[in-house]
Amino acid sequence: MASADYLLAFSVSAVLLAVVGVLKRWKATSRLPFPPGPRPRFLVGNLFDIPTEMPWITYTEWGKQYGNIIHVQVFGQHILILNSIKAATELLEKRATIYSDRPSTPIVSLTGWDFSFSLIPYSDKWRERRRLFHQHFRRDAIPAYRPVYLRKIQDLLRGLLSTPVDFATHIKTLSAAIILDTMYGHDIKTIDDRFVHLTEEAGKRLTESMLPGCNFHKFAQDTRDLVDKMKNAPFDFVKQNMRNGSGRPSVLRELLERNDTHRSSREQEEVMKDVAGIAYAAAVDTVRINAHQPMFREVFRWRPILPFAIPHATTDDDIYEGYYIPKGTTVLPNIWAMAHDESMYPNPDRFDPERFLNADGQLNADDQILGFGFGRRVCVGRYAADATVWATIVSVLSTFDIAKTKDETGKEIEIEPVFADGVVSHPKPFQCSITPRNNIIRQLITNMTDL
Ligand code: HEM
Repeated sequence: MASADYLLAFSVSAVLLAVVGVLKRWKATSRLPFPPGPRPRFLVGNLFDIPTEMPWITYTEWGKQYGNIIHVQVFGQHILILNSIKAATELLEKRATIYSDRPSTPIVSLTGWDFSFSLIPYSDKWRERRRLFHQHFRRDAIPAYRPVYLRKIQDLLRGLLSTPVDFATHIKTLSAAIILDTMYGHDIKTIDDRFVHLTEEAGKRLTESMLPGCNFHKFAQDTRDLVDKMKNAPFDFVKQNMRNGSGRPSVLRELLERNDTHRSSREQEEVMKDVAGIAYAAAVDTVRINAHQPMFREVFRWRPILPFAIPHATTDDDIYEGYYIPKGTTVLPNIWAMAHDESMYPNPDRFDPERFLNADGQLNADDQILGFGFGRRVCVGRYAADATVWATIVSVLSTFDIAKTKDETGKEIEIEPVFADGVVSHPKPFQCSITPRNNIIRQLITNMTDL
């Protein structure tokens, strides 16, 4: 009986404390303003203020008027834009416990893309997949993949030598080839590969599904089927190889062989399938870079591939610099604005690797690659990306001369650095001349045998 009384007293005080806590927070937060931003309209909020093209540039401009943290609303959904490294660090890193969620987008689960832990909520499901992924892509795991990187870079050099005009395809093939080999032991020589097609198509559909359109249910179902195929086809390929005693070593093979968890192996296999699938989906569509040289830092700074990283979301109410940030707010780190901050990077649109050098020619201390995002959701493939690009740039620049092409009159054709709009910002097609530096190099590449 006594213990029942204690239990009752304990429960009542716990409830009271919770109510007082909520009231206190309500009182504290309800008096506080949202961060500054354009004035919302009735019901639609700032819907018509948000540009459909390259919004990061508009938000950078807004920063001059409203400051480094900007608040907008669309149909009651709060959106916070972070234009400074300081705000991104304070919130996404120092307060990571409440800033590591992703905005909930029903379309992601309807199309089957919720297998990808880059898009799912901050949860045990995310934690488990991220941990497993990290084990195989952490900094000290990368040297083991170097032979694959080098073999694939040799393919790139051969491609550049035989059909230099197709350089964009060769580079795209390189990133797909590296991840398919690392993850599944699948060796591709051209981009014309069934696994690559599946990923590209599934990715395209995810983007299309964000646009309004008719017959949505069929579209979502078809995309779901495609995403399933994208995950299953290379997975089944590895299992089949294992059964036949054939195939090459790969991360997935290692995971399957080491399937030593206490859970049923089917459930565990699903996790592995998701983890392998995300690496593959993330890598097929991005071009990657590294941090140890001024040129790498500048490429990343000058045109960030994901100008908003991947949006974060809050899991609790918060107060920052006297402003109220409600639970469930979508948070956009505006990497573009941070990387184009004139006080840090004078003349920010100019491509100038030397801005990362001190007067004595040594690298300066500005080594944070903003392009990989922030906090607990920071890109988990960054070391792999880093290593690949380093090896690629060094290999290409030491063997080829790259220059502008010339017209019939011999005049150089200028290259306009135009980037496609979208979640991933790719350069639009352009021409350039790529020729081996001399005949010895030409012969070396022609006669190169696989490592
Ligand atoms: C230059 C190449 C790359 C860039 C610029 C890049 C950038 C990013 C960014 C900005 C994010 C979001 C970070 C955030 O939410 O704050 C991210 C997440 C992620 N990236 Fe990368 N990435 C690259 C290459 C790769 C590669 C090669 C892989 C796989 C091998 C990969 C796997 C992932 C995954 C799985 C996530 C989700 C992390 C999570 O939500 O916990 N990325 N990446």
